[in-house]
Amino acid sequence: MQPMDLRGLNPAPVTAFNRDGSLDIEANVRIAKWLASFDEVKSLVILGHAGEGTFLTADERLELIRAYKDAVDIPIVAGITGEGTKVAAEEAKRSLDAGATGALVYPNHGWLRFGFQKGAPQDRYKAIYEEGGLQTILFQYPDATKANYDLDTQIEIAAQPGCVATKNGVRNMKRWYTEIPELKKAQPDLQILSCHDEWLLPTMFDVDGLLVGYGNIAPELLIDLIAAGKARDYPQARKISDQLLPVTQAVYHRGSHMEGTVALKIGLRYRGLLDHATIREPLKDLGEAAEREIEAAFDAAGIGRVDQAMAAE
Ligand SMILES: N[C@@H](CC=O)C(=O)O
Repeated sequence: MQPMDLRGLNPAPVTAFNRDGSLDIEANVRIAKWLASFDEVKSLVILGHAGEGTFLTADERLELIRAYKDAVDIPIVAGITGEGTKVAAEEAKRSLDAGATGALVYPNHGWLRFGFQKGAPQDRYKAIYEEGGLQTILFQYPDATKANYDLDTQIEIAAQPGCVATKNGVRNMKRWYTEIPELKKAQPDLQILSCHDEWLLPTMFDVDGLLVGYGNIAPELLIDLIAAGKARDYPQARKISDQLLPVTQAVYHRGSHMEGTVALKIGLRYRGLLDHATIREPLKDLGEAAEREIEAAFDAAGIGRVDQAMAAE
């Protein structure tokens, strides 16, 4: 297995729909090609939260993977969300056959409420790799949820064949500052990716890259932010973070992270990548005032329209 190189920006693209709610393959391909046109973009992580992955039918998910695979030359990572371990492994196998290389492995939904039995997460990752054939990304949910993995569980998953990276969204800096070094010590090759979209700055000095929905709307500045973090250049990282702040606030400091997905589409419309910001239920429109506020934030951050020629390619 040649492990995916995710050391850079790994955007989690939104899924574009037609106004009638059906999949808009042309618009999805446009976003995919634009993002993949940056050398520092290492993979595209589709069918995640930002991609409304669980709002798509099984057939639509595969159609989207195929479209991405045809459109770009970088690895496609699919969000794998099936509840049971066998179901998830089969979902992974179908995704592999459609063209995916990696799996962003979501926890079983029941664990969010009840917590998990010891060993169950390890077996889920094992099945997705061994039976499903996808390289896996260890998805660390926020500390506030019961689907959050203790350090031993993370280390054991990371040690399993096929696990190449962790997308860490723990949102507890006490844990981040102790667990990231321990993970690196135990598995030096494990690629560390932050997904703290709402406040990336404190995590930027410990990571190999980002795996973020934010990557949809501001890849240029996030690429610079990753570079500044790797150079341990705090003043530069802070400057970029400050420039992004109006957008961070308008998109991610909202009532709920779910609203962030809607806001991403409004941002992509502002940048000329989408004609409209159609979403699927259970997402809800944010309303005119919020849309203007989001657009004004892009303006304030100096993030403008993407060159039309590139967008149309
Ligand atoms: N950035 C969010 C949402 C993405 O999946 C996270 O922390 O998981």
